[in-house]
Amino acid sequence: MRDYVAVDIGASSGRLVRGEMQDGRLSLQEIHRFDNGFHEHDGHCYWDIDHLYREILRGLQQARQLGIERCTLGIDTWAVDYVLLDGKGERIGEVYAYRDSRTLGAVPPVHAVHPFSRIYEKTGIQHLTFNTLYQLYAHDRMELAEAQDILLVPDYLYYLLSGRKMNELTNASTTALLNLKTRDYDPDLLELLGLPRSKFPSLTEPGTRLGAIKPELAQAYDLPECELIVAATHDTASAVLGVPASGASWAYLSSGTWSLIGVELQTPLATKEAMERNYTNEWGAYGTFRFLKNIMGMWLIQEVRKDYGKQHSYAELVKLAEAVPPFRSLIDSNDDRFLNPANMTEEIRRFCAATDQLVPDTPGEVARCIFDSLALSYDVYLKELERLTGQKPETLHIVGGGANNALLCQWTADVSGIPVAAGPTESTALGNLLVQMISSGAIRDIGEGRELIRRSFPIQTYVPRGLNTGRITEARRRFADLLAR
Ligand SMILES: Nc1ncnc2c1ncn2[C@@H]1O[C@H](COP(=O)(O)OP(=O)(O)OP(=O)(O)O)[C@@H](O)[C@H]1O
Ligand SMILES: C[C@H](O)[C@H](O)[C@@H](O)C(=O)CO
Ligand SMILES: [Mg+2]
Repeated sequence: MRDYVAVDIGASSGRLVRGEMQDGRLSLQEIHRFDNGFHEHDGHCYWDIDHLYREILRGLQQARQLGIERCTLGIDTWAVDYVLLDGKGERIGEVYAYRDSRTLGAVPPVHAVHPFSRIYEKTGIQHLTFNTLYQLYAHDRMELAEAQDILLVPDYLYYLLSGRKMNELTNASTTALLNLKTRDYDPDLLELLGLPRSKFPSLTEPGTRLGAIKPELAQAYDLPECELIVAATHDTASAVLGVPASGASWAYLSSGTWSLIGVELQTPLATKEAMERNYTNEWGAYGTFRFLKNIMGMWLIQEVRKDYGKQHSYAELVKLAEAVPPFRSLIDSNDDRFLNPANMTEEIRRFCAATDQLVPDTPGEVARCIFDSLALSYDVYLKELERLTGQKPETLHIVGGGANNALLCQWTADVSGIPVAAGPTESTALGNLLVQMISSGAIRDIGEGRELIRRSFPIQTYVPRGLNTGRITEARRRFADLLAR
């Protein structure tokens, strides 16, 4: 029996998951789960990358204790953030978190040299103020000059385990530095940053076999014999691979800290309208493109939950929201004010007051405002996706932790009129495992992998209920006014 282990680290939590084939089905076993999150000090936001590395080692030790002697291993994390290595292969400084405000000052000077329209024509990547392009522009020049290598976060974690440097391409595309035509780093953008191409390791395809964990590490920590396989190391790329879709006309919503809503394309769609509506062409595995839009998703409720001292579970917040009449208060969840406010609950209240709406008071009212606004956002962007791509999705696959939010899944079906297929929650880890299984020859391709997920995991379907469309139409109108303000 072969064992496959996925390390999936999102912005809010990380997990090691074992995948095993049993009677023609794929079973998942959570080996280890740990918290993630950035911390603020000296006026900046940083990830605790040493904590994440320790947790991976701890999870692998637990895998060994579970009897896993030999396995393949893949790693995926959130996007855009990076690590600098000096000439001795040691990390330089801390790892900035993308919600750090340092990049706000970088956008105007970058666009003074390369207007966003030119950057988009080159890269097809949406404008996010925290794209690696802007982060590197804002980075201390001395540190950049001292760096011999620039690795993205999951590349660095592979490096710590194996000693090998690589730059996995699905995640590299989120830097907004890769040229769609040459499929390599764009020389004009590197010149703007004053960085030679040599500072970035070679672009590497998901499925590449990277070799074993360093023997001294495996021995020191009593780890299983792992063969490292390069996953689709951008967590959203893995999440999309793990979507249990069949047929041609489907859309996905990777619903976690972010809501990433989009479709899988075989060629990029970097048109003027796609740029104006800020859609991205992140590179997928196996030559695909993830044409999607970032929506500030469960980050909103995560922060509200923290504002209330985490006294409510997410399930309890959903229950409280269910008791509140819908559509009383709405927000534009993609408003920059929600990127990293000191207090999300207060920021939501201020937004509602400033837009002459009922100000949500209780945790249930705030949660309802968030979920109603997200459902309306999904509806708006699903209709935009159809217009931009000419494809009308017959099903919206909601994967990730948000698939557990029955209220929002049903509401999304009701508002958009598109059936929702919710699950698996751990689609990211599953997509990570599928790449390992394809690379190991256990399955032929991603089509077979998605079919395997379909028959191995429950999918909850939410059908549009044809509710009082007058109320939904009125809410849509109010929401459109908010987006246009
Ligand atoms: N039982 C539940 N009921 C309602 N919502 C839930 C439930 N469980 C999880 N969630 C939602 O899922 C979110 C976490 O999703 P997920 O686990 O996919 O994120 P992550 O992988 O930790 O982070 P990232 O999105 O950065 O990958 C939570 O913020 C919460 O809103
Ligand atoms: C910052 C990125 O847009 C973000 O990480 C998103 O792409 C993602 O990966 C969500 O998990
Ligand atoms: Mg995740």
